[in-house]
Amino acid sequence: MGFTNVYGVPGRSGAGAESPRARAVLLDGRAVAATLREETAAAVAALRARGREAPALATILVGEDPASHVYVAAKHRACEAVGIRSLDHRLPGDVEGERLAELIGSLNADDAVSGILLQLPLPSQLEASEFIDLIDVGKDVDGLTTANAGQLWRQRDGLRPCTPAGIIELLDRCGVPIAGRHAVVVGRSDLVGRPLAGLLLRRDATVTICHRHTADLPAVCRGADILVAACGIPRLIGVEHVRPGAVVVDVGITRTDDGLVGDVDFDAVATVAAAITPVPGGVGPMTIALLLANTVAALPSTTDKDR
Ligand SMILES: NC(=O)C1=CN([C@@H]2O[C@H](COP(=O)(O)OP(=O)(O)OC[C@H]3O[C@@H](n4cnc5c(N)ncnc54)[C@H](OP(=O)(O)O)[C@@H]3O)[C@@H](O)[C@H]2O)C=CC1
Ligand SMILES: Nc1nc(=O)c2c([nH]1)NC[C@@H]1CN(c3ccc(C(=O)N[C@@H](CCC(=O)O)C(=O)O)cc3)C=[N+]21
Repeated sequence: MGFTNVYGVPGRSGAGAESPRARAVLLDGRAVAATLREETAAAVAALRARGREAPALATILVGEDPASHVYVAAKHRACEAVGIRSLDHRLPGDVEGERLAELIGSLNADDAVSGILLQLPLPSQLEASEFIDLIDVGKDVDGLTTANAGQLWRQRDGLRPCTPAGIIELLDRCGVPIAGRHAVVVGRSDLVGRPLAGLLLRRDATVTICHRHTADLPAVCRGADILVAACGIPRLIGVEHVRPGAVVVDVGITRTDDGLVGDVDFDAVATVAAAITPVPGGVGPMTIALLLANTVAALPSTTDKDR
């Protein structure tokens, strides 16, 4: 591939440790996310040194989904570590939409709240997009409102969804070139695939988006210089989907009895790819690091006078 990777060397961990035939460079999201969090911590400290309030992230968790509880707890810990205050709002799974709407409205109006994150999925009686679009566009640190999604596709500034933005940041910081490359994204959700395709396009990649109706998925994927798997099907992507020398990004996370499993068959694909993200330790930590960065970026005056 001809790029330099400052973080991973073949076989440092993951790739080489798990398979003697592995040749892919490991794209170490955990390490890159740690660097990014340090930068965010420094930005928060600089704000405080100028007498500003620390930014505050309000999370809203509806219902009892155990994975969502784990994620929200991780987000709060990450906030604390960089000096961002976090406010934990929880509502019962059978809550009326009106109450959720009221809560979002009160957080929109609260000047002490810089970012609002509505954890997904919502219980089935609540339509997620309806409530996401109640979030103030300037506080939409998940970048999921229709307005911010539109800004992305219109090539205007705005808050970007954390997972797609985290993937771009990871590629950039690992020295993977994007412009002119063929990027294939497997998955077209509003949370990951679609906005990621938009960001890759903005960076001058040639972008193909795949989904359930894609005919001959392996053949389409084999055209990729950069292949991103975000479909939620454990180990769907195997060697037959990967052109030797491609860069493979695994967004998928499925909880099984053997732990977390990605959408990529890591051991097999690492023998042909030039570089690959592990699960865990790849895209996941980048998502949280970008949430923190977005929360600082959402402070009105960071764009007005502090930057
Ligand atoms: N690491 C991280 O930070 C994050 C990880 N995730 C994980 O990423 C995965 C995807 O999440 P999300 O986008 O929310 O999932 P969704 O279920 O919303 O979307 C999945 C997408 O994959 C497509 N798809 C499903 N099966 C296939 C298939 N066999 N072939 C081709 N395309 C297929 C679907 O196509 P269609 O539209 O046709 O139905 C859909 O567009 C999940 O495992 C999730 O847990 C999610 C967010 C963050
Ligand atoms: N409004 C909203 N925004 C989201 O960004 C959002 C969401 N809802 N709902 C669920 C998905 C999923 N998601 C992850 C975040 C971090 C890790 C992460 O840190 N993963 C670690 C492992 C964590 C573990 O061990 O469980 C890793 O991959 O190394 C994973 C997944 C954000 N999501």
